[in-house]
Amino acid sequence: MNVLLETKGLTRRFGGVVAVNEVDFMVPPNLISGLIGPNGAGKTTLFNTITGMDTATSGGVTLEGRDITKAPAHAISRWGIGRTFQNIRLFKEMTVLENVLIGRHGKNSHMGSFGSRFVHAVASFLMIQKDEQELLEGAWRWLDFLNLGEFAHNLAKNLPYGKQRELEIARALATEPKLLFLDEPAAGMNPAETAELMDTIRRIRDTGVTVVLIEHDMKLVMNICDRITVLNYGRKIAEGTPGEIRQNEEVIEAYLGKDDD
Ligand SMILES: Nc1ncnc2c1ncn2[C@@H]1O[C@H](COP(=O)(O)OP(=O)(O)OP(=O)(O)O)[C@@H](O)[C@H]1O
Repeated sequence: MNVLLETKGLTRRFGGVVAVNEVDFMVPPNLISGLIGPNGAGKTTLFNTITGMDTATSGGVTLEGRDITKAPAHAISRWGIGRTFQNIRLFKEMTVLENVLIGRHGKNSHMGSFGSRFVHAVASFLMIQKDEQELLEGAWRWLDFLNLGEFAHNLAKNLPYGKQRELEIARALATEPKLLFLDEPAAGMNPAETAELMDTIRRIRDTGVTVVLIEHDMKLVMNICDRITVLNYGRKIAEGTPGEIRQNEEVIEAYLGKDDD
């Protein structure tokens, strides 16, 4: 099977707690992968160690064969991993468009080098003119993709909750990732918002972006994931298609329970 991202024996300890324990996790390209498990199973910690927001105690991570285990978050973002967070992290007093532009800005690293010398400054200025156009076009492309265009000039704080979550996704997509990690994207959404989100995530996958999501909404997970990995107490206990996971006794025992429909 093709591999986009892979962890080998990934481990993260916090004192006596082994939050992620020797996890081998493999993400195939162009699919939607789900990461599920009980509260405290280590899902977010696994995301954090992969994306460089936390450091693994041992083990390794590769992205397209490149070792990114010790790389800082900004480098990993540049190499093509975008993410959203469990708790909404928007600039609430800024507009929807500005929030997406911030995501996009990180992509154009020379934007920060507006220089000390005159010639360099002029060159940078011309570059910025060009970049501004590109920045705006990219931001609008993702706003339209997520049906947020009509809210572009509204303050982020005035968006309905479900739209705020989608704005976070737009901001992550504006970095043009090849791999997108979503941490509980449906948390707090009503059923209509969740249904729209499912459609959005499928459309993201269809653009060629690989998606990995953490989610407790089993209806969403079972509906849209091509593969599922299950963590329990930091360990991977199962991996497979939704059909396989649904019938896995250990997963039913640890997480799904007997009432799962
Ligand atoms: N910074 C930290 N310091 C100490 N312990 C931590 C830290 N971050 C996570 N943990 C512990 O690691 C374990 C895994 O937590 P983590 O948040 O990764 O689980 P999770 O599967 O994402 O849970 P949830 O579904 O509730 O979000 C928990 O026992 C948690 O208390």
